[in-house]
Amino acid sequence: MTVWDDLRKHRKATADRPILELFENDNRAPGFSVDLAGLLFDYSKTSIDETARDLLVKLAETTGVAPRAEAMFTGEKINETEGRAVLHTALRNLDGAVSVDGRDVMPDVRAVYERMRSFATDVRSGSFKGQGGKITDVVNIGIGGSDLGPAMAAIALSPYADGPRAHFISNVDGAQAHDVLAGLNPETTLVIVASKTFTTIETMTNAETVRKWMGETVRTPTAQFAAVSTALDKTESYGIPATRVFGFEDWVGGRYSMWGPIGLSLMIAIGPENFAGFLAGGAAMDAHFRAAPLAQNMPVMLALVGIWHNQICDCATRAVLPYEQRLSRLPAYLQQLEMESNGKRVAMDGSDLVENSGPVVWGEPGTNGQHAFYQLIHQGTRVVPCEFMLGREGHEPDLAHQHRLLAANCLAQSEALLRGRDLEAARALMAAKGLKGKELDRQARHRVFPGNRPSTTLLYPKLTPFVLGQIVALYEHRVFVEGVILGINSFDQWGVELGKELALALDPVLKGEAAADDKDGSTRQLVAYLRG
Ligand SMILES: O=P(O)(O)OC[C@H]1O[C@H](O)[C@H](O)[C@@H](O)[C@@H]1O
Repeated sequence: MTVWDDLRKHRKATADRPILELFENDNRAPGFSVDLAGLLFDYSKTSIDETARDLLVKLAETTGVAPRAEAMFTGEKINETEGRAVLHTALRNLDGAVSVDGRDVMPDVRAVYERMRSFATDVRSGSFKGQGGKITDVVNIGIGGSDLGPAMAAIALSPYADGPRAHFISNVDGAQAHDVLAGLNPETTLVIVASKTFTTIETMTNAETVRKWMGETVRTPTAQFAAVSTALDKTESYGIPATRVFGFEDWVGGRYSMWGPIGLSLMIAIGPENFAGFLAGGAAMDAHFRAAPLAQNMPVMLALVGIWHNQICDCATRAVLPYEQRLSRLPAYLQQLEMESNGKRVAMDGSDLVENSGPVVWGEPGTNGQHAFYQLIHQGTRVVPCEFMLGREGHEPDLAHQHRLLAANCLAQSEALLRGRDLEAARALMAAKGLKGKELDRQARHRVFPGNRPSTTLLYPKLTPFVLGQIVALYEHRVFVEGVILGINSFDQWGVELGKELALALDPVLKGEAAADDKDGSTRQLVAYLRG
């Protein structure tokens, strides 16, 4: 019997036990929570009991989560399909020491960080100018990992944004470039071309569009361009001088890269001090992840709850529900982090994955989602494990009553999912409204909530740069732990390649320069329609 078998056996034996019953033990809530430097992760509203937790922890032990994490932190090449180390953690631990291939990587990391700081300071103070004077706006052109992190964080940390306004262009759909540029003055705009490879077609196409737009007004557009990349030869041939190029190494994965130069637009918007706070939050989570025993380790327990729901309870999806409007882009950020990392059917060693791959991740901020898709979460036939997030305090003290209402809604949702409402209560409700007989029976059934639906809640003091750093690093390590347990390499993304190749081949077809003869009937029909 493997630990997986034991977990399934235990699940089967306890599947009918209501989660609510577990609360007969007074210590249930604190006992099934992880408390860490102001963060509280409560997973007590799940069906995980002590036996399940012991088995899950055993699973993390037997799959070697802790030694694998050490291998990551110490620069071993754990991204085996690309032969690379995985060291985004080095970007936020600037006093640390770590070597790759026998070379200390930290002097370069610190040097680039110092250059970022000084450039960000110059842009913010006005000593770096555009043709029309002080920079008022920064446009980050990038996609995927070169967009989602800073774009998500720029919204999350907007109360700290006292520098030039940050804008993001990612989509190859020219509508986005058009709409973003429409509000900007080219003479006071700084453009950051952010691409790890500096070959991504969307980014290079948008960079050309923006360069052309700027060139209509500004004498030397590239004088207002900076670049962030691992491909320094390509940034040079693009015409961006080395003083405004911020490099990083291939051991920083795209979706793990916001801590370094990819975060430049964020650093300019919120200032180097606040950016340092963000890094410190990430580093604090790293230190906890490295040192805490598995059962008291927040990323490990978040991952084990994920494994329990997805692989053991067969819930193919999870909803991330931040009760924090400024985390509106967090679900999109986590979609890339989680689904590009753990959406794989082949294990690290080339064999077929034995378990299901990572879940479908989605979500929206509360309370908006409540008025849209929570219906399905409460009464649909499928169970969707929910991950709530909420701060104790907002940034608007004069609107504290609204924050209280927000918090009440967040807690009410997890309570409703847990408790539900049975037929008897629904009938009493209908009877109080004066319904009788068959009509009462019929109406009451629609008002039953099955309850017993699992959720977790992550509470934090306030969405500061430090706390955002903690949260992002928490989720990064969660993805890592789930990947190790499933035997996946969480750091490659071969699954995005085929579509890119086919798009390149289809561009001339749509232009009418190549035939669609080798395409399937559907694609030929779509091409014919688009060609008009
Ligand atoms: O930063 P870039 O090299 O431009 O890559 C941007 C993005 O595109 C790729 O297709 C990958 O799916 C992402 O992981 C990556 O973040």
